[in-house]
Amino acid sequence: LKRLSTTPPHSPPSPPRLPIIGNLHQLGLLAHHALHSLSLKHGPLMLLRFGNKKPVLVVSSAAAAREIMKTQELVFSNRPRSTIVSKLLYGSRDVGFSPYGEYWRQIRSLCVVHLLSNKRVLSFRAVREEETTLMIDKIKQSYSSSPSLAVNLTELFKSLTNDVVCRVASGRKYGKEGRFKKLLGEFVDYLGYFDVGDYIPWLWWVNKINGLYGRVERVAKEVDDFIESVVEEHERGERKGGHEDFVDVLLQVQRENVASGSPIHRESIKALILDMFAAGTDTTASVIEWAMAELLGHPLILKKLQSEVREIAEAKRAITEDKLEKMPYLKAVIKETLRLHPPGPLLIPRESMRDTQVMGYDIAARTQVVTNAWTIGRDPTLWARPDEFWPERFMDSLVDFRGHDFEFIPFGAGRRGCPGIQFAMSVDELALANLVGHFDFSLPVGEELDMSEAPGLTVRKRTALLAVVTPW
Ligand code: HEM
Repeated sequence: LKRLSTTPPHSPPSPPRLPIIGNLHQLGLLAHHALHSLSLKHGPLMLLRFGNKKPVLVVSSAAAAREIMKTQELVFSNRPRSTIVSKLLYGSRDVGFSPYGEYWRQIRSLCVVHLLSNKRVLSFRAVREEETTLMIDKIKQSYSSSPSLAVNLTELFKSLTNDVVCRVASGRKYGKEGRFKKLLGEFVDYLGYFDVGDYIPWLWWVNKINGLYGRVERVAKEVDDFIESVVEEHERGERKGGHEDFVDVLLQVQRENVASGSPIHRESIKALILDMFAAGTDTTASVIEWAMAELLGHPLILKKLQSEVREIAEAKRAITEDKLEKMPYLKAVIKETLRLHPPGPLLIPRESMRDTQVMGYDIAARTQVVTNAWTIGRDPTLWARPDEFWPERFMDSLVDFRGHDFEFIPFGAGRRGCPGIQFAMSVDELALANLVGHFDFSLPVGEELDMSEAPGLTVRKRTALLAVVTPW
């Protein structure tokens, strides 16, 4: 990684030279901080070049993000090709990584209409409420057996979102077997890998020689065996009772499509299910984790949220989803968490489909675009007290994360924006309301709150969030 410059077209070539940023792998990890520092120096549009080959446009302002995701939405609706993703997701047959075109249009529509519509998300209300109640019961049990023992909230949030997505997608939980959870973790980690060969083509051999591709192929095979067995179980009708899950829905659509002469490939079904696991678990858990961490660091905000929730909750009983609409401060707390801690700070990369100009700069076809939503969410020209956790900013504001306000884009925007907003928010709001409604929280004695981030595709806390929890 050599050089980065913001060179207006036709200006004399005097790009500032930058220090080499560690090894290449790091760029795929905590890169939002490195890119943030660079953007402070070089401005909201920067062009990175890897070995003078693949250009990467880094976008760090709301105005530039609007240009990419709205004004020139069509030009920038492609995703860059990734060898690792291709190995993991059946040649990128999923929604998130498939190239823009007719196939993506069909699979996205399948996802939006059949899996993630508001109606479908509502149909899983009982799953969310049951799993949230289980989490609350686990905390209560821990308190009964050892009141002063700190509870590992991070683990609980991971299990909650994993179990909800497992039940919604495939009808049952796979948590107990452990192996699937671990495998899914490896799978998601590899999705976030920076693959040098994708950027510097003559280095294509590096990851073959160092064994990375071999390891990725092994995980891909194991994940496929697992998902295949889930689909077969559904086909044999062995699943008992319960709600219609994503696999049921997709197999039903497949039967209808076979009848109408346009079958869906089996690998597309498996890729789509894997997308739901990969996109839906860590991201959703990350929001609850950061929200609770911020609340522990801001006791007055926690108190205010508890007052709102407890006033609406009926006599310490489980808070059900119908109550959430009456909790504007809860929603403001979640928005503020997403502003400061977007789970995917660099979103998912886009790629330009033809030569174009962005804010006066020439951008070549096949330029990769990385949008730093983390920097945009903290832009002092757009946000008062930008680094402060201050949910009140959203109380009388119409600013929302649905892709219309470019200063706040944790879910991206436009035709490639996240279709899972409703899904994620219904899990997060219910979990947070129940947590703060049922318990008081404090940090373990002598512990300081560690707000540092761990590297990864989804940014989680570096250390587990521990708290001493007392029932209300
Ligand atoms: C807080 C939780 C979540 C966050 C912050 C998040 C964020 C994102 C972002 C930034 C993108 C890329 C958007 C763009 O390129 O403009 C995306 C895409 C996507 N998300 Fe989410 N997501 C979350 C939860 C979910 C959930 C729960 C699901 C499904 C169950 C989901 C499914 C997807 C899919 C399928 C795409 C790819 C869309 C496409 O390329 O057409 N996400 N998400």
